[in-house]
Amino acid sequence: MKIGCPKEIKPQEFRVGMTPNAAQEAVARGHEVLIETDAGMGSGFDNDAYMAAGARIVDTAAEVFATADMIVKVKEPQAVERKMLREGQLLFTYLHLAPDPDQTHDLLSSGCTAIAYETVTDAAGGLPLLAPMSEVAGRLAPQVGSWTLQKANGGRGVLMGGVPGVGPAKVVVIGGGVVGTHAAKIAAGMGADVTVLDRSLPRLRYLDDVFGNTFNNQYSTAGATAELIQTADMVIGAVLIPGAAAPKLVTRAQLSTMKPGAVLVDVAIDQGGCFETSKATTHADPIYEVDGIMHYCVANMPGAVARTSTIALGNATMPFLLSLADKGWKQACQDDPHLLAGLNVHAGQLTYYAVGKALGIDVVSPNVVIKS
Ligand SMILES: NC(=O)C1=CN([C@@H]2O[C@H](COP(=O)(O)OP(=O)(O)OC[C@H]3O[C@@H](n4cnc5c(N)ncnc54)[C@H](O)[C@@H]3O)[C@@H](O)[C@H]2O)C=CC1
Ligand SMILES: CC(=O)C(=O)O
Ligand SMILES: [Mg+2]
Repeated sequence: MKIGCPKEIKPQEFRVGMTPNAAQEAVARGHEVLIETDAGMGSGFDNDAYMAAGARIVDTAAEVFATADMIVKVKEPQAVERKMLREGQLLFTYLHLAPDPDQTHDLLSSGCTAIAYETVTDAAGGLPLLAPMSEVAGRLAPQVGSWTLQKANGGRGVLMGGVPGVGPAKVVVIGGGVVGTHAAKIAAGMGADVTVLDRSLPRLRYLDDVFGNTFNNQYSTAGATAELIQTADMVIGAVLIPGAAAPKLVTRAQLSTMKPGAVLVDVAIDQGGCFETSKATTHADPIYEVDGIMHYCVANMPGAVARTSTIALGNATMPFLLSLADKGWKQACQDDPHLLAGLNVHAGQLTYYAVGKALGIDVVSPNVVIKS
């Protein structure tokens, strides 16, 4: 198979879809790998590293899209990339379609087959291709939140760990999955007083067993959230209902109940955000203020630490990528129901129910599509 990896073009996105190690494994199995020139530079992988792995460097994204059977990326295809996708081509990347009708319609009309990293599942009920980036974004959230809390950035001027004689910052994390757990660990490590809210009792039991008194946990209800945000210096949004638009858990009216200069970090922004006042921002211009409350809503947080993120993502995607290349998407998905869970679009049909529900589009079962 011809596997193509273009350079990411989302603003300030320095990750790349394939590492030289992944390219080398694909080449060793007889596949041809095309990398757009300088695609890996932002992650510290130069063209020579890919050529040493047996990949071919091509000059333009247009050539990658025109030649490859499978396109491997990190971020959802941008409008100019969507125009280059074609019928029968396989796209393997993050998509986050539920809050993105334009992208969804473009993918449907391209005729391509699109497998979304964020809905591929595993036997333990997890999301193995989302997890590494959730680990990164979770660990970054208290870091960027504490920067936003600084006075010069519009925050209330509170130090995470406090100092002797002055108490620490109060941090509330809504959602105790991968992002939430990593965010809580780092915030607690910085000395903050942390409470994690989740709707899953098994998850709360797990957090209690593993982390003991390192941070508090509480069952997530509208009432508990309303009470906790009033005293919070930082609220981190980390909820997920796989594939679906994020539920709005803090309303605009509630901002006036919070302390002026408190910070909302909405990591769930790639699924539309879990605060009513969230709108996606970029690394170039990451924060804004609404009703005295600072918001940080960068939809590609891991791009800030591109080298760590590219290697972590590549470790997780490689076995799936090799299976897709070796067998073709249909056989690979027939053999692995967890990979089939990643199928969002095929030949003009939407194949993921939560996306169809969010956007009001009819859905065809992926099980039907792979048998056609
Ligand atoms: N902005 C960025 O750069 C990045 C964003 N993300 C996003 O972060 C979000 C979270 O991802 P993960 O932690 O991997 O998901 P996860 O599935 O591991 O965790 C989500 C948690 O939210 C909980 N939850 C659902 N509804 C809730 C509610 N009403 N109240 C409290 N908890 C609730 C679930 O029980 C689950 O424990 C996703 O939208 C993901 O796409 C992930 C990586 C990077
Ligand atoms: C998960 C995701 O969208 C990201 O890493 O950018
Ligand atoms: Mg994202």
